[in-house]
Amino acid sequence: MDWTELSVTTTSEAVEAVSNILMTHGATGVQIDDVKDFEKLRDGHWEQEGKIIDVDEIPHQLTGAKVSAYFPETIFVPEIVPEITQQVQSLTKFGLAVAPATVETTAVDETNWATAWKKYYHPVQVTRFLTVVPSWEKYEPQSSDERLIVLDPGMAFGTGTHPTTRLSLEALEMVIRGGERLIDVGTGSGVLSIAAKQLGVGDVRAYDLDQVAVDSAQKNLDLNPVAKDVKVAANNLLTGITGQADIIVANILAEIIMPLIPQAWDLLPVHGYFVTSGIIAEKASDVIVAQEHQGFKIVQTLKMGDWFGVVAQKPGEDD
Ligand SMILES: C[S@@+](CC[C@H](N)C(=O)[O-])C[C@H]1O[C@@H](n2cnc3c(N)ncnc32)[C@H](O)[C@@H]1O
Repeated sequence: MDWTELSVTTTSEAVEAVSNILMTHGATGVQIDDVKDFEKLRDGHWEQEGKIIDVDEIPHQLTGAKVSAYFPETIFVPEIVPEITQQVQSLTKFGLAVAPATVETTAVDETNWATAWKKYYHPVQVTRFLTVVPSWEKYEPQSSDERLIVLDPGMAFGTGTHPTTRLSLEALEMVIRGGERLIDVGTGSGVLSIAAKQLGVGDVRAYDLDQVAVDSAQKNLDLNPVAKDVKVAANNLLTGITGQADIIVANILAEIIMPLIPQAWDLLPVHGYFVTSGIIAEKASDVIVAQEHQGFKIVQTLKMGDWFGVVAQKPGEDD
């Protein structure tokens, strides 16, 4: 897959706000090169793969900060550049210095993307309670409520930062009470299964059509002791799967959600939840209508940028 890197050169104080703007436009993740981080490191030392590294040998910003984001080929970046530029510049209205606020784009091939990603992928708080931590970073929760998802996403989808994953995580936080049985369809890196366990789900089964994803998910489950009893296997949607689940979650394209709707209905008990994400704006009403047609009650629709998530529930007799 081809990727586009979009970089905004700005000030250290605007880093978070600029990152948010890039994420809401569908960036898969952001990398931050902030002179302040290097100033902090200069007093100590930086260790990578057992070797002490001289901070000054690492190419970095000499002033301010550069926030770079990677966009998959499904997003036509030239189209969103004017809007991003305008939104970054308007941060001054909130008292943030953003200058020079220059926006540049470059094409990146898959090999470079994988390497760059690993180099710059840092812990990211993805919801109120969940923080994704790359497996090669040391990170301690900042509060007693913060739960960690340790990941090495490799080539599987699911770094935790994509809007469709974040919508799924938000929805899971809404419906999970603790002790449920959950099925994760299209698990990718396993991020949602690990999150579910961290949020108190009892039993989790995870499936993916792609063996690369299954292997990646297993590796990530092994990195998270809380998820050690999650079972992951290759499977096409829920075909041939038996045994009820109180929550079924799927972050897959709308076209693939359609055949999953009747399968999910059959495995959910009354009041069970069907959480779907990965739905582009133009397809949201088709997915909602199909779920209602099946008999589901739509509890909530969630939106981030151009992406939609839907929380549906199998109603009881009295609903
Ligand atoms: C958008 S990724 C979601 C990954 C992860 N669950 C997340 O939320 O970040 C969709 C995943 O669904 C898988 N997938 C696509 N079609 C599928 C199918 N028919 N059955 C099972 N998995 C499928 C893909 O291989 C991919 O890993």
